[in-house]
Amino acid sequence: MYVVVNAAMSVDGKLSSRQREQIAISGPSDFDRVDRIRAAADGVMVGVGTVLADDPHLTLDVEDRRVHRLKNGRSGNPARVVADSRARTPPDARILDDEATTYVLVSSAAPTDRLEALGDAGAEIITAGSDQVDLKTAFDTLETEGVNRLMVEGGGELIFSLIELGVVDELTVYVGTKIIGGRDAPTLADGDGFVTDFPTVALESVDRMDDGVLLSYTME
Ligand SMILES: NC(=O)C1=CN([C@@H]2O[C@H](COP(=O)(O)OP(=O)(O)OC[C@H]3O[C@@H](n4cnc5c(N)ncnc54)[C@H](OP(=O)(O)O)[C@@H]3O)[C@@H](O)[C@H]2O)C=CC1
Ligand SMILES: Nc1nc(O)c(N)c(N[C@@H]2O[C@H](COP(=O)(O)O)[C@@H](O)[C@H]2O)n1
Repeated sequence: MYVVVNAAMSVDGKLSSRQREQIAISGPSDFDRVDRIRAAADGVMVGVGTVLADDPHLTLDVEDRRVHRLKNGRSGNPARVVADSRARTPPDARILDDEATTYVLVSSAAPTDRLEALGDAGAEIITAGSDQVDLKTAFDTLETEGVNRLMVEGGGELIFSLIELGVVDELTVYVGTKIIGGRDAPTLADGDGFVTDFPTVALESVDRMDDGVLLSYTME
């Protein structure tokens, strides 16, 4: 699977504030660029932390892009994917509406009643791992479902795990103009952090966009 991570961060590297509510870091050009990356993907993924904090929809904003996909024999919207070991995604979450297929990746620790509620809400459940979701195994299953190009939007816990696993191919980061601060605010890569063997990236391009800057990297 080809994995593209995209996120927007403040000047000081935060994805949101310590209150973890959604903050507009991107401007209109960057949101349009995000929509283009979504349109090229088979799936758009977030962690359950982002679902609980933002209740994102993860569909395309621009109708022409949906039409173009349909003309090419694809679904109008890419599939939505959530890493959610214990099935905490609320059954009335926006990602579970009928505008796209939604895969909820869970572990075998997920309670049966929550799995049933998610199934009733239309989720496709993929079980991988005993405690936390085993992302590599889950990605293999997603590939059998036709998800070969995956865009990951965050948050910091999920992005760290994917970098740690070595499955990220591209990383694009929009750096906006806000300074958010806060030791408990989410950053681009949270998790336990690296202490040796720091992963590195190759800088591919730097572009001014809106009032900020877009940094495009490939993982080394
Ligand atoms: N500025 C931006 O571009 C973006 C900002 N955000 C912001 O980020 C914040 C949310 O980020 P964050 O709290 O880090 O949450 P994440 O969205 O990264 O979700 C993390 C959760 O995913 C679940 N998960 C399941 N399997 C794994 C795994 N193998 N590795 C890691 N996580 C796994 C875990 O919950 P469990 O153990 O229950 O499975 C974990 O707590 C919000 O404030 C949101 O607004 C989010 C996206 C983009
Ligand atoms: N690219 C980007 N820029 C920002 O400024 C943001 N706040 C975010 N947040 C993420 O965007 C997604 C929202 O999706 P919908 O518009 O509801 O489809 C979600 O992943 C947010 O966390 N992204």
